Amino acid sequence: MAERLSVEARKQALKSLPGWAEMSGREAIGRTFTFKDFNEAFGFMTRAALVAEKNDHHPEWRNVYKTVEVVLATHDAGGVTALDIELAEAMDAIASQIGVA
Ligand SMILES: C[C@H](O)[C@H](O)[C@H]1CNC2=NC(N)=NC(=O)C2=N1
Repeated sequence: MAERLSVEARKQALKSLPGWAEMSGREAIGRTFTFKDFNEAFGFMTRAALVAEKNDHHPEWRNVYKTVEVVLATHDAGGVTALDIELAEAMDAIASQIGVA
């Protein structure tokens, strides 16, 4: 089972995840992606969903038109683990391939 990251380890990981930040009020990280339109936003979600399924690690997300709000935490561990960092990195790679506004 993935281990919760320490505060320091979380801060260190976020240094290489520009756009992501600690959520206030809970141990989780979040980022809002804004795309050109709904089509690209949903394409992002489709591709990210495949990574989530492959890793058996799933995002908490909300899509409104061209924006996708993402919150990542490992529910089984009650906080942020390496699995969240890996999914954030994968999401950033997908978003940069699609192009973000
Ligand atoms: C049974 C299944 O493997 C677990 O529920 C997985 C599924 N996806 C998950 N996703 C996230 N974000 N946290 C989890 O603890 C988690 N657990």
